[in-house]
Amino acid sequence: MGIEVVVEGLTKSFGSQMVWHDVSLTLPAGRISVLLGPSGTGKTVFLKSVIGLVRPERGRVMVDGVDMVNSPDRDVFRARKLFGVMFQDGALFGSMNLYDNIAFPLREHTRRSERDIRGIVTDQMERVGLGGAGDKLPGEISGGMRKRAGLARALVLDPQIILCDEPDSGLDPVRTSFLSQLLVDLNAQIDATMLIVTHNLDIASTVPDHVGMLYRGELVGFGPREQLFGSRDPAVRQFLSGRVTGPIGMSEEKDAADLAGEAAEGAVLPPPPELPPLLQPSAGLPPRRASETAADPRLATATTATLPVVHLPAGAAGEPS
Ligand SMILES: Nc1ncnc2c1ncn2[C@@H]1O[C@H](COP(=O)(O)OP(=O)(O)OP(=O)(O)O)[C@@H](O)[C@H]1O
Repeated sequence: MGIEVVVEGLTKSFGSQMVWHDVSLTLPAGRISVLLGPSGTGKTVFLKSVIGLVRPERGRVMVDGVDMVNSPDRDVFRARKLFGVMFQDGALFGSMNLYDNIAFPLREHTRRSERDIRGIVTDQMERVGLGGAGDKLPGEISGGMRKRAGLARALVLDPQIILCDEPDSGLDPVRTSFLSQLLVDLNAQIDATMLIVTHNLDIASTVPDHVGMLYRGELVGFGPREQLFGSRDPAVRQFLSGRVTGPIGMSEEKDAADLAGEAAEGAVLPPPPELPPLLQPSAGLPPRRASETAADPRLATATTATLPVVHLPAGAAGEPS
């Protein structure tokens, strides 16, 4: 079973630029969570903070008893071995073939024999559909293959927590669907706690148990996916519908004059998006333990964070008051 990650009061700035402040959430053990948010809202910085690659100035991230923000480096390094991270571009070494890239963490962090390593690397490459591609260099393969190689590398140390930074970026819709299925299957097989950072609404609506959104330097909410998809917060609605009307602008939030102009033109909130059923593991795999425990009301209470922000303009058409 994966490990719970508890984030409390996290605040991060770069110089005078505040990225986000007072972010608190719990990634429930063994469940899949998604973090959404417009570009530049600090999703990647959040992910790096969870693993201790970026140090926020306030708050803590508790993983297996270690505070990833405030503990000494040696404790953070030890706890980091519980993680597997799939970076946005795969983060592969360009001069190493895929096999050596994927074997790298095993050679670096374990004393396993080359024979053992071969078994593990071959298994993980097959799991992500890269069987037989071990001799290829990263520069010789597609972006999708690089991502899958990055995922295979993230898996070789048997992580209990898997972080994926925009696993879909640059993928076509079919490959994105395959990737979604792969992530759900992985969760069913190894029960790791997973956090996926993405803009992709297909992934956000079909893969996770929990969803949150960063916006305007804050966590707008984090809880079971039905909560965020049913939110009446205009920024959440706009983001989930992909429309230009609403508080989110091209590079930052729109100012009051722009919003007043939209209101004068009769702009209304889009309706809440339809929530498709959750993706199930492929045939032959065990059910996800997360979906079994989701039916347990005690767990639902324990892991449900609040979705507090509702700024619905008065009189918005189609909205119950
Ligand atoms: N090392 C750094 N030094 C200074 N500023 C940084 C650093 N890393 C990130 N930032 C800034 O922090 C903000 C958030 O960046 P981040 O990459 O986390 O956003 P994001 O939500 O992941 O964006 P996208 O969806 O476009 O990938 C940006 O304004 C970025 O320029």
